[in-house]
Amino acid sequence: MTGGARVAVVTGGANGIGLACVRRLSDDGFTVVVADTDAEAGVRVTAEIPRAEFVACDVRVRQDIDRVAGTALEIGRGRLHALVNNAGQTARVRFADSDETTWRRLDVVNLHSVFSFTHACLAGLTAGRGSVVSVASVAGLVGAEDLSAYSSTKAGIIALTRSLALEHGEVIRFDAVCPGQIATRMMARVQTDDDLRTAVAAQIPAGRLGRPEEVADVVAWLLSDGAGYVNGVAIAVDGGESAGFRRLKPGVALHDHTPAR
Ligand SMILES: NC(=O)c1ccc[n+]([C@@H]2O[C@H](COP(=O)([O-])OP(=O)(O)OC[C@H]3O[C@@H](n4cnc5c(N)ncnc54)[C@H](O)[C@@H]3O)[C@@H](O)[C@H]2O)c1
Ligand SMILES: O=S(=O)(O)c1ccc(CO)cc1
Repeated sequence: MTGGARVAVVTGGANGIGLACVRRLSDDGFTVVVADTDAEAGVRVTAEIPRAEFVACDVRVRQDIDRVAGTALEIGRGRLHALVNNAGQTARVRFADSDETTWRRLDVVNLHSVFSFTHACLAGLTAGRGSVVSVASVAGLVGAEDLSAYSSTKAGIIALTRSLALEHGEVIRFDAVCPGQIATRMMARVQTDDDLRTAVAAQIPAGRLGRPEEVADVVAWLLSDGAGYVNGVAIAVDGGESAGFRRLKPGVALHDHTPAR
């Protein structure tokens, strides 16, 4: 890159995984435009993190998105170097009990926003030869019980990421990260209920929930020149949870072992 600030946009950057990405990208020298509905947390981000600028934005609203893209392009003088599509919401409900409102909310916040933000930033990303990382989920790689609407949006993000990598691969890289169970407020119940946390941890080879910073590390790497030949991938950041079946209990195999004769 020659001259000028390296500029990144992080959606949902006021809390959780997005906030960890903002901190990490600031450490890496980016000027970071933080787009979030949470103005209280956004003001703290601007005050505490060097080169971070908060712009109030609901990712469902195109005018808000255009304002964020405009701010970033002004800072980068027409060039944008990184976009992290991270804003997301969840809904835990049986498919039979789910309704239109829930499906539309998750579709618009989680998936349609990736289209809108990427579309609004495309010219700047082209000029800056930038990269995009979208935050999907392991629930988009496999299914997830009681999370059918959520997991569908995350699978959509992965498919969109791969399609864009094919269309723009000479200039812009598009990748996704697929976090497993990360200790943020989205996982508040798992963090406060000891029995639940123990049961969840037993499903994860790492034996614990992940930290937001562990996702941010992978996002920062994907945005870096070190990942310059990586494009169209969806990387699980899940302590091994999606690698396969686990034993039900320590020392108890899934199947009886019958030695071959
Ligand atoms: N925590 C996990 O275990 C986990 C696992 C897999 C994927 N994810 C994904 O990671 C991303 C971040 O989740 P998190 O765990 O940090 O959650 P979080 O609730 O801590 O943070 C989400 C942020 O997004 C913002 N946001 C929500 N709706 C918005 C909207 N309409 N417009 C603008 N901002 C909005 C919130 O204000 C918040 O700052 C989400 O896409 C989520 O689906 C999380
Ligand atoms: O809605 S939640 O049950 O809290 C939930 C579970 C898993 C994930 C992984 O993306 C997100 C939300």
